[in-house]
Parts: sequence; C-alpha cells; structure tokens
Amino acid sequence: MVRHRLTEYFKFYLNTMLDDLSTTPFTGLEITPIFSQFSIHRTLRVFPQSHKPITKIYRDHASRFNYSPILPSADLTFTISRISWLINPYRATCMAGKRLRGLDSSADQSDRQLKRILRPEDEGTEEIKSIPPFHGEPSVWATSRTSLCESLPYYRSVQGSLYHKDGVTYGCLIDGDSGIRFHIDEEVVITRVGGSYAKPTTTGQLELTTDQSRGQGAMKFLENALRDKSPIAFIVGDKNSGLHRKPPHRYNVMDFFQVTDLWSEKIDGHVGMRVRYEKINLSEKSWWARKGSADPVPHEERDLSLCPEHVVCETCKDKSPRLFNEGWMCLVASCPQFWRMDGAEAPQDLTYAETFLNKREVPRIGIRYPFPLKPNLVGDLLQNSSLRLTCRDNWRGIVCPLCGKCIPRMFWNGWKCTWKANMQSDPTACKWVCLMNLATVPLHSLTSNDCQGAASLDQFRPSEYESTGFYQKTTDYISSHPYVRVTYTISDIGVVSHFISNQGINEQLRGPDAIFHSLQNSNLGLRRYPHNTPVGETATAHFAQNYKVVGEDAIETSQPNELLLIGYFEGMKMGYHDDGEKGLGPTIASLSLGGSSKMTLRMKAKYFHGQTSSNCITKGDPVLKGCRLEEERRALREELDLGIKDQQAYEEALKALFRQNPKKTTGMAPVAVTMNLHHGDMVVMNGALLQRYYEHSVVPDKNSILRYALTARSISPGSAMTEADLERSGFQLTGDQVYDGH
Ligand SMILES: O=C(O)CCC(=O)C(=O)O
Ligand SMILES: [Fe+2]
Repeated sequence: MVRHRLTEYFKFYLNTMLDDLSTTPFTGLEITPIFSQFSIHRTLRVFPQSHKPITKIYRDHASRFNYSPILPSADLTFTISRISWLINPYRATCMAGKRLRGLDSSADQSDRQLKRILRPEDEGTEEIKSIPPFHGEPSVWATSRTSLCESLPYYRSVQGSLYHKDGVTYGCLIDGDSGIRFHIDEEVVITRVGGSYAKPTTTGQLELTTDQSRGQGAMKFLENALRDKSPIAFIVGDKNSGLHRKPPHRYNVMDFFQVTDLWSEKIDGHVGMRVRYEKINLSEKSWWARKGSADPVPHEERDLSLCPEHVVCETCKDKSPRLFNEGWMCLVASCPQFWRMDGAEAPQDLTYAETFLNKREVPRIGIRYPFPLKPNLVGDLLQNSSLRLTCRDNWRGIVCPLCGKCIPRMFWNGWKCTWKANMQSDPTACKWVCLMNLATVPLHSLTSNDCQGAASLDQFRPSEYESTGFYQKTTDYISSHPYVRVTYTISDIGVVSHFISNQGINEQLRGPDAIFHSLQNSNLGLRRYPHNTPVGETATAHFAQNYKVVGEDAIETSQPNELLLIGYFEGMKMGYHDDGEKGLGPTIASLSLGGSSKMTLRMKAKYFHGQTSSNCITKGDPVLKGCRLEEERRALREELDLGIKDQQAYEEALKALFRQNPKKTTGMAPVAVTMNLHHGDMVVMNGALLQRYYEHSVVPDKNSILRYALTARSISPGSAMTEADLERSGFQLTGDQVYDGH
C-alpha cells in the first residue's frame, strides 16, 4: 500500500484559490473529504522462458529499471470513506479525443509526427496473412508508418518515400505503386525518384506530372548520396509487389544501401529520374532472399570490373550507359535523341541488362553508418544513467529487443511491446515490458531564478487596469495576496484569472514544490491516448490521467469532482481545444508545476470569421466582440432579429459581405490572451461561453523537460460515468482497493 497525499495537497491549493473567487460557482468549498491514501494493486507477470536472457541483462540494473509489469491504469484507485476516485481510462480516452480535435494546424511536421502513433489496441489483432518463403526475417519491423517514424532515427518521414535531413538521405521506403521498371532482387533496387507524381482519377496509378531534373528536390539529396556513398536504410512495405511474396509485416527494415546510378528516362511523357541502389554489405545473405537460394558470392570472387557499356551519342556527344537489353539510347534529357531508339521513342517494355544489374561497387572498409539498423535506445539508456528520460530523444519509440517491433512511447515510465497483445494465449505474443524509474528532475533545473519571488515584491503596488479592445486586464496585488492576480475579462464571454505564485508560496508546506516532488515519486498511470483522426491514427502529444468521483457523491457538482492530471515531457504540448465537454461545469481551475509554459486563448475560427473553413455561414452567428467585420455582421444580425430580413436574405447579405472582404489569413483568430505560466501558478477559467466560443492551448517552454498541470473541474451527474462506462473501462473495485480506514 502506498500512501499518497497528492490530492490532499491539491485540494489545499484549490481552497486557497477558490475561497477567494467571487466568480466561481463552486460554493462552500471546504473541499472535504480529503483523500489521504491510494493503493496500487500490482499483478506480477511471469516472463516466458525465451525472455530469460533479456531479463538477466537488466537485472544488473534493477535499481534503475523496474521489470515488474506495466501498471494497468485501471488498477489505481483513490479511496476515502465512502468516496472512491477512480482513474478512468475510458473517459480519459474520450477527453484525449476532445483535446486532439484542436490539433494545432500550424504544427510542423515533426510535431504532427509526434502525434501520429499506431493505436496499440489494434495491433495484436493483425494476422500475418501468409508466411512467405523468405530466407530470413527482418530484425526490425512495424505495423504502422507512424510507429516506424517514432522509433527509427533513419526514417522520420510521415510522407514521401525518402527521409532526408540537412541534405543527407537516411532512409527510403518502398511500398505500394513503385512505377514501371521497378526492380528488386537480393542486392539491388531500381526505382523512380518520388515527388512530381499525382494520381489522376482516370487510371488510379501515380503519374509523373512535370519534368524532374538534377539539382531539384529529392534529386539534390540523391546526388549528394551518390557522391558521398551515404548509407541509406531501406524499408519495404507489404504493399510492394516487387518481391512476389508478402513480407511478414506491414513495414520491414531491409538493410543499408548506397546510390550507384542516377539517370533520366521518359515517363508519362515527362523526364523522370531513376535511381539504382545497391546493398552495402554483400557478404551476408539478405533476409528477403528466396529460401533455398544460393549464398552470396564472396567479394573476392566477384567480377568488380563488370560495367555496362557506355556509348557516345552522335547528336549531343555525351556518354550514356547501355541499361537495357532492348538497345542503347541517349539518356541526356536535353538531347533531341533522348530516349529514342532506332529513330522512335523507346518502347515501354524494357528489361535491364545483366551487366547493369550484376555490376557491384568496390567494397569500402570502415563505413560509418549514421545509425544502427536496430537502434537500442533502451540499452543506451542503461549504459548512460545520466540521460534524462523526459528529454525528447529519450522518450521516443523504441525497437522491441525481443521481437523487433517498433513501439511508440505510450506510457509515462516506459514501453510495452504490443505485438499480439490481444492474443495472450498465443505463445508467439511478445510480452516485453520495460518500465523505468525516472530520475527526479530537480525543480531548480526547471525554474529560472528571475521569476521566483518577483511577484511578491510587487504586492503593495496599486491595481493596474488595461483595456485592450474587447477584453480588460486587471492586475491586482492585494486581494489574493500573496498571489498576484491578473484577471482577463472577455466581454460577454467570461473571465480568466491567472494567480501568479512566488517562492514563498511554492515552498509552503504541502505547496507546489511538495506536490511537484510527490508527483514525480508516484506512479499515477499517466499515458498517451490513441485517437483516430482523418490524418490517420494518432496519440495525444501529452500524457494524461483522469481521476473522478464515482458513487453517490458524484452528483455533488458544486464542488470539483474531477481531477485531471496532465504531464508533458520535452517537446510535448496541448494544441488548441476547449474544455466544454458535455456535462462539465463552467469553472475550471488548474495548477502548473515544474517547467514554464505559455497558455494562449483565442476565439474559435468559425466565430471569428462568421464562416467555417469550408465557407459555410456559422449557424446562429453570435457576432462576438472582437470578431472580424463585427459592425457589419452585427447590423445584419439585428435586421434578422427584428424581422427586417428573413434567414435567406440574411445569409445572402452575409455571403456578399464575406465575398467583398475575403479572409486575409488562413483562418485562425488572433491570440486574445497570453499567459506565461510558471511553477506554482494557477489559472481559473470561468464561464461556459468561454469554452463554447474560445479555445486555449498550452505549450511548455523549449527547455521545459518536465511539466505537470493538475486541473479540477466539476461534472454533472448526467455525464458522470454510467455502469456501462465502468464496464467498458474495465473497472472493478476489488477488496484490497477499497480504503478500510487505516
Ligand atoms: O497544461 C495546462 O496547464 C492545462 C491543460 C489544459 O488545457 C487542459 O487540461 O484542458
Ligand atoms: Fe484545457
């Protein structure tokens, strides 16, 4: 049994804060009972025989690595007297979904990548459709492109086939339609260069739409790769038909290749670039070689002088190699004889010449591979105990050391292999789990000195009042002393109060420092949640866990009855969203702990513009203060309300107004309120309209490697968990999880 005072501390803080707030509907907030205890129920998982060697390796590091099982979040229970606060994964999932709806459209690619993760629940259901007669098996593989990108440093490209960074190509994915004259064998791949291709509705096949030329786009990087002989990791997807048998997984890492040739061809009436890659390590048989095929010829026995004949073009006087059995043609795109054979355009059906397929590069000694093919992040972390597990590079996905599956980081304190997770009776199901004790991040490494105590020095200053358009900002040094309270009143919408903390407050007994410490030393079941969006399967870009009152007391909504814990590692954030989930009360209070962050509020785009992103008129346009074309829209709205215009005339007039004043930006409303939140600060948002018409986001500072937010809210009985929800979330209060008064 683990004693824990987190909620008690938090309630103490809520008391301090909310007692004082005339704007909050939380009444008589004595906030009792105070939770004094929670128990963690553990189930021990026995590792199957085959996993023994791995456990042995890690046993030496038992102090840092905890090989006891992943703690299922549903097993955590807060209990006191008759009230149980349960961690509710089902609801947390819904909420995670809600949050994700507001994905920041300005998010850059890596950020989007961060959010796109395979839904782990689905993975175990995947069956290997056919076991193909390959010689071996890939040592690294993935069931989704996003888990591939999360786990492999050499392939972080959510779109496109090549992954390059700073001009260096690191990885290449071949999947699906690879175009005409695609070739793959045990050591060579010949394919087109991506980009410039589109899918016309008529054929459904990708077609080249513009000329590709050297020095442009991906070609530039491939030319670098050809010059530098850079190792490029190849991945084959099971939609690629070139191997003539289905590879075992959706994505299968092959080996390192190098670019040996780049040339132009005529494709779909345009100049298209082609590339030949050759496997670097020729002494080992490729796993994708046909079972029973001959072993690779040793290097010393290979004819390294083999090379296709080079012929000088009579027209342009440039040399081109003879690549095809059907005949030679000039491959210089600017030459009038380009891609012509015997006075006519070359035929579509061409076969590669043996000399071109079988030639090999002279082996190189001491190649520097940028990354290992099978990255061993866990091993690296074991080797170097000073590595911070909350730093971006150390919380990425990993490759399961047992089965080779790419696994995204879904759990606060580690990874869990989900291969066939839903088929526990299957002996091939992987049960690899790695939970670590996260080294404590000291507060002083997160909080900058200049903000500590600064607010308290200001305590006797008179109040400041600032009116900026449709909102007022009041800074009050006295009424919430020792906090400095900054209140943003958004006309007709609601109030946001920012309580600025200081060192004195933070160091108080049971204060923010203590809560921060306590959070770090507890396993609170924080995890990322999967979510389906139109862009694919994603996961929240933050960890979350939701604690909630159930039972009779759940109906008491004048008090906060829901506690949401959010955790952010380096590089995580919460994009724009609202907290207006069905049944949630209008007051939301949150406490910031650890690293600093920026919280911003803005009007939702459809209310700001009066039209949606697809240019539909916003239903019942409230014409909020500060919206675009406010005066004109209000005048029209009044004509509608007074019956001067009917709905149709109103909408037509609005559309005409929008036509005359096209949107200048891509559509997001400007930020209305920005708050820099530091350790110990609290924010109270009040007003249901605030959630309906406004949205907020929280982005921890760049150097914030650990931040928590504890949010108290109230949820109405109608939306409280039902029996069915409980069943869905897999909750069952077992005897030892119920607080017995001791
Ligand atoms: O991280 C925070 O401070 C608040 C996060 C938030 O907006 C939420 O939990 O809804
Ligand atoms: Fe929120």
